[in-house]
Amino acid sequence: MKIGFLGPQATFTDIAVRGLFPNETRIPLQTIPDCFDVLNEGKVDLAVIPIENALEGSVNITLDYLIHEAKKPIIGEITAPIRQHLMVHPLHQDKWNETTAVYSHSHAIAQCHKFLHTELKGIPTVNTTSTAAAASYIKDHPELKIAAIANELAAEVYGLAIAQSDIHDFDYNHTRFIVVSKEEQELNTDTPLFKGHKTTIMVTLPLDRAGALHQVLSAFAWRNLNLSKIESRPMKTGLGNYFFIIDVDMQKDEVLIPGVAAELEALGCRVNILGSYPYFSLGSSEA
Ligand SMILES: O=C(O)C(=O)C[C@]1(C(=O)O)C=C[C@@H](O)C=C1
Repeated sequence: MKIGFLGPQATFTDIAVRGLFPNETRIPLQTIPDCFDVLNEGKVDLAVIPIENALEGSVNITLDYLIHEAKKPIIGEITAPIRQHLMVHPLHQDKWNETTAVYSHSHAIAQCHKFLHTELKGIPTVNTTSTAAAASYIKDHPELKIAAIANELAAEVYGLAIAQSDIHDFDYNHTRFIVVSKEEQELNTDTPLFKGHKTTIMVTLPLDRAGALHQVLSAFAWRNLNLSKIESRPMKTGLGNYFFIIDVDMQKDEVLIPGVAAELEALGCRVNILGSYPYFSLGSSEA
């Protein structure tokens, strides 16, 4: 199986892919939209894409592509611990605090805000397409006194020296990645990484109905359905027009989920089930 992911080698997404699919062919891509594109074009079977970080919240580009551009099912989810380290070219190992710029993915920079504010105050940050892309850039520019925020595997792969470890602001730092598929298929759950099932539903509210969100939530509540997440995103059709993405803590069944969908449709909502899938955990991030 070919699996597209946000590359290059040694991103956190790569670590998530290696964790759940150790024997498959990994295809690194430059951006999240590229991952969706290759999936739509049938060049890969699956794509693994970051969707939410415990410190920074949702990866909006992923949500937007899921809703507006890609109509592919989510068939799995991987949660992985995230440990961020500051790394430099080995030539500058002892002079990391003379760094003139810190390169990384915007989410990684945000996860280390307190560290950057106290230890490298005023030093500019530069956004890269991924943490590993930053590490690769540092490797290619030994003449510059610059640093990257990335993971341990990236330090190893790109031959960098970790100057400061575990610089993320809070110990509990995890990211959720979704597995999106060219076609419906079931992932193997016969692994200790398997933790349970969930269903992701997109709901668009009718525009002119008072209390609509309350009614939507009631449809889940009286059926005793546990929601693990509710998130709103703009529909991009006008100010104030939003849709909701709701994660229900159960596998799609024959009764409860179809019952919710029918009730919401009767209220004038548009309902779209984005996937019903197993979720997996790669462990804990505590250092
Ligand atoms: O840049 C990476 O290494 C990624 O895999 C992307 C990403 C993200 O989009 O949030 C994934 C996990 C971390 O939260 C930081 C960056």
